[in-house]
Amino acid sequence: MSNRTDLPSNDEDNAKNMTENTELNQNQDNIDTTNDGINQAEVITVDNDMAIEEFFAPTSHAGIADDFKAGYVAIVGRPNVGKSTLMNHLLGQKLSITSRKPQTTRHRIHGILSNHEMQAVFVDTPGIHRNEVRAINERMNKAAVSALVDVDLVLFVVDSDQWRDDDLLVLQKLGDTNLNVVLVINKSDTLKDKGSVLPLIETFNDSFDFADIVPVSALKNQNLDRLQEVIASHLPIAAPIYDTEQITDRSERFLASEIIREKIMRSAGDEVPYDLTVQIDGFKDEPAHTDPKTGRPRKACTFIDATIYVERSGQKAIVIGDKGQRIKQVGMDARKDMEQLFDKKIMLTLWVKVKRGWSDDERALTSLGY
Ligand SMILES: Nc1nc2c(ncn2[C@@H]2O[C@H](COP(=O)(O)OP(=O)(O)OP(=O)(O)O)[C@@H](O)[C@H]2O)c(=O)[nH]1
Repeated sequence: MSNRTDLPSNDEDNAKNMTENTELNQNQDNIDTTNDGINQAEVITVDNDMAIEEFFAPTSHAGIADDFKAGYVAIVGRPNVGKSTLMNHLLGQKLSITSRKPQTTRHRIHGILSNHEMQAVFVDTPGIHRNEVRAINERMNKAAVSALVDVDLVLFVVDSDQWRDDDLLVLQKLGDTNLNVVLVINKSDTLKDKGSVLPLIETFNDSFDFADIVPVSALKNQNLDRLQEVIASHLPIAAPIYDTEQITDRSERFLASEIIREKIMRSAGDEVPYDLTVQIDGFKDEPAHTDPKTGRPRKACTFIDATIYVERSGQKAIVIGDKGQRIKQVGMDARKDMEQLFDKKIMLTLWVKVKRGWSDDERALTSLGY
């Protein structure tokens, strides 16, 4: 396997760009010893016995308390109040992308939080936007509203320091429903004077009958335990909806694309528009094997090929960066996050392409999975 380090090409339509795979060969001397000394037939017999035992086990939810709570929780609020950060920190994992730019969340993401007393399945909604001019915004709005159907609880998130009329606009939409709504006052770490949050509580309480009010700092993990208790108290008694070990129903492909997008948004800051998308072209798991050429053992690895679509060649240059530095860093950072989240070795190849007007084009949006 050779290291590919193609430098950016100036030919937009044939734009294949940077790759980041500098670490693939580093650990290949490690020999996979998982089955050493174990007789293969023994392994198969033990596997069979376990499968038979499992089949005849009384229920799949053995050990779950009778008063276990489970339900769907929507996280809503205007852009940039910290909805994704809140879900990520509640889960202790990175599932939803965050950046300092508003409107970074484009998809609904199910994150699953399970503990001994409850399972909360989170629906992370994009902000509800006033401006529906572009097709993509319209779809985001639809996703935000549809996320509210059939949920058991809504977490209405506001920024403790920067609340304004837009927040009340979101609240109005909730007023049309019979949902239980908890007011989550986020970013409380930014308040110099904690008392300054009182007028906020008063204003919001006047406009809505909240089930509970919980100030938190999602970023600093403050008061999130209390929030978990409040969530549990408002969920119905029910068996877990998903396996309690699972943290998301989103595919690894989707998570991979979100991670790459986050790294670009973080690195390029205001220089790239939020309507940049990442398509996963290839996602292939290769099991541990012996290299036929060298005879050396190779660890299991997942090969991910992704294309970053931008609208203009100027944006492409920004994403690639000077001498390809930015895209290289994006690739390295994204790979590290993926290896941590998926718990396996990743080989990531990134391409940057210009696709003009894609965010206005319904067909293109559909083909990209919106
Ligand atoms: N100081 C502070 N910053 C926070 C906190 N929670 C989130 N942030 C920051 O606020 C910014 C926006 O957070 P996101 O989680 O992306 O916000 P969002 O509501 O999901 O945004 P959209 O995807 O645009 O709807 C990021 O820079 C976060 O780091 C917090 O508790 N304290």
